[in-house]
Amino acid sequence: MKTYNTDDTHIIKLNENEQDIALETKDIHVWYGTNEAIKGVSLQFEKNKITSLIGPSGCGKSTYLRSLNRMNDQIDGTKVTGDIIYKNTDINSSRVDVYEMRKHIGMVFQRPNPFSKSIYENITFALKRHGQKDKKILDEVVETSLKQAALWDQVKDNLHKSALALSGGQQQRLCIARAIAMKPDILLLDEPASALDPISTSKVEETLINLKEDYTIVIVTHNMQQASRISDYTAFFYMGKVLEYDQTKKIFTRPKIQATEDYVSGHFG
Ligand SMILES: Nc1ncnc2c1ncn2[C@@H]1O[C@H](COP(=O)(O)OP(=O)(O)OP(=O)(O)O)[C@@H](O)[C@H]1O
Repeated sequence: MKTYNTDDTHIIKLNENEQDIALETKDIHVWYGTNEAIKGVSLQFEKNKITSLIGPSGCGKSTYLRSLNRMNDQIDGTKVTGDIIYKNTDINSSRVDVYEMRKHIGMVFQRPNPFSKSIYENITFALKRHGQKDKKILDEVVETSLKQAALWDQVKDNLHKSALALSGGQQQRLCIARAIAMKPDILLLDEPASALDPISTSKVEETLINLKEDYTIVIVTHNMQQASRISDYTAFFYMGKVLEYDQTKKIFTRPKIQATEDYVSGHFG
């Protein structure tokens, strides 16, 4: 297979105005034991925008995404270096309260993973663990989160039924509702629609487009149409590096790097 020069990069700096940047990584490296999976990634994520992370299998997209809210901490033998700046704080520092930080930077995984509990309890679980006991507030959060995830109309009469009785697409939107119940600033999604049928996929996509009014979204996707439909910015990963980062329409119509062009036009990956 053809290989590409990973020193050849085109990475835009988004904005001089720091107010518009929700999250920034500076020279992130991730090792699994001796395997360096991420080799110095520096990116900025703009507030209230959707950024897609694309690239061939094994290039490090999920590893990088997981580093953004310290999910790699849970994997033995993993080391992450570099800065992850959120609200002027390096959240990659050992001094950061990771549990608290994840209230602000939430994650939705590839396979819908609702708890084996009711719809209502799925959404209120984390809030209760953080000490919220007021039923009126909990009820309000359930309604708002389900509305934002475009699920309220379908489940409002069955809130105390098991979440596991929902369809796959509904379960994934419940997982999005569960993540936004904590009112994070940033939502990280790792291929949230890859296990879903096309109708559920388009509902999840619509949900994400609506959510960007309130949230900054970073999404890993293998689906090129999805990246071009929903995202404002796209980062092309290759062998642990970002080779190109630009507005999505430029990545898909006028990429500057040959590897990006070959990947988005389906020549490899
Ligand atoms: N938990 C882990 N332990 C050890 N190595 C891992 C782990 N997760 C990923 N890796 C390795 O890190 C590298 C990047 O994997 P990663 O899953 O981040 O890539 P990806 O681009 O998300 O791939 P895919 O598109 O197939 O999901 C690969 O070499 C992979 O084998």
